[in-house]
Order: sequence, then C-alpha cells, then structure tokens
Amino acid sequence: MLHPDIKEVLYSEEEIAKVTKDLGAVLTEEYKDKYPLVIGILKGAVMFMTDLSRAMDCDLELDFMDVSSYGAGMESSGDVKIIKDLDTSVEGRDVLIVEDIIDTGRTLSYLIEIFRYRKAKSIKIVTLLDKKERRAVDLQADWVGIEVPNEFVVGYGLDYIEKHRNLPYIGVLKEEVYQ
Ligand SMILES: O=P(O)(O)OC[C@H]1O[C@H](OP(=O)(O)OP(=O)(O)O)[C@H](O)[C@@H]1O
Ligand code: HPA
Ligand SMILES: [Mg+2]
Repeated sequence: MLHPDIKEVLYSEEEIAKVTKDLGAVLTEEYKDKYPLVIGILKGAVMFMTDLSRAMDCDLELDFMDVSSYGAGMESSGDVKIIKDLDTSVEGRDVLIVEDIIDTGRTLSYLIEIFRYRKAKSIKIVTLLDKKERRAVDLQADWVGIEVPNEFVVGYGLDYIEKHRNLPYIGVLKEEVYQ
C-alpha cells in the first residue's frame, strides 16, 4: 500500500531493480580486472550499494564513508563534514563512488577533492538518481541510473528527516508533509 505521506510513486521497485541490474552489467565490464574499491556514501546510498554490488560480477572491495551537508533540512548547506571516514586507503586504487542522488553536487565535489589528495589511481561516480537542474557546482557522474525532475524524492535510501529510507520505491512527498 502507498505510504500516506507519498503523493506519487516515481520509480517502482521493479524499475529500480532493472536500472540497477543494467548498471551492474556495465560496471562488471569496466572493473573486471581492476579490483575496485567501491565506496558507498552513507546513509542514502546503502540500498543502492547493496543491490548494485551484487549485480557486479567481478572481484571488488566495499567500504563506506559518511559525510553530511544537509543537516535536518532539504537544502544542502555546502558545508560538508566527514562523520565517518574510510577504513581503507584509496592510494593507488580504482575508486568507484556509489551515490543515491546528486543534487547540488557539493557532496561529491568535496569527496573527489579528498580522494585526489589521497592519491587514488582513478575516481569514478555511479549514481542511481541525478537531479541535474539543481547543480550548483561543475560535477558529472560517470554513470547515471535515472534523471529525476526537480522534486524532493524519498525512498530506497533517500530520506526526509531520516524517515522513508525503507520504502522499496522512490516517490514524491506530499507538500503538507514539509510545509
Ligand atoms: O549533491 P548534494 O546537494 O551534495 O546532495 C546529495 C547528497 O545529499 C544526500 O545525503 P545527505 O547529506 O542528506 O545524507 P544521507 O545520505 O545520510 O541522507 C544524498 O544522499 C547525497 O549524498
Ligand atoms: O530529493 C532528495 N531527497 C532526499 N535527499 C536528498 N538529498 C538531495 N536531494 C534529495
Ligand atoms: Mg547521502
């Protein structure tokens, strides 16, 4: 049943699974002899990371990093903080950053700067969702699952004040929920 806070489902569980499987096949080819360090950005990317990595039929290493730029609101502050760093060194590694959504691009441009400074061999980005209209900095993903309209979306990892990450689909919140 549709959650009462959700106005509309944008992408169903089945559509997300198909996009993820297709991206997994492309990434399998790209990384089959590279033993990449696949880095999920907590918490939003958790669902996508677990499904995508299982769709990649090659050896890889998983790690997680938690950065925050949004606080509790709906607007990125641009002030990115590391909440949890990686356990692994990126030096000399082929790094694949996994994100649930790119919005302003600030989170990822900060991470790319850090991984460059730490001497990663290559740094690429895969994101399930790309909200291109909202970009505030020059940042492009290498692989995009779905381009999303400029609406606040939740589900499949994405939250509104920590809620709705567990919805199996991606939907748009009703205005009355955040107004
Ligand atoms: O392109 P940007 O404007 O930087 O926004 C995208 C980032 O914002 C969200 O994370 P958030 O910082 O809200 O934390 P969360 O993943 O724990 O929800 C999302 O998961 C991305 O990581
Ligand atoms: O549309 C969004 N939904 C949830 N979290 C987000 N972080 C950036 N954009 C979004
Ligand atoms: Mg995030």
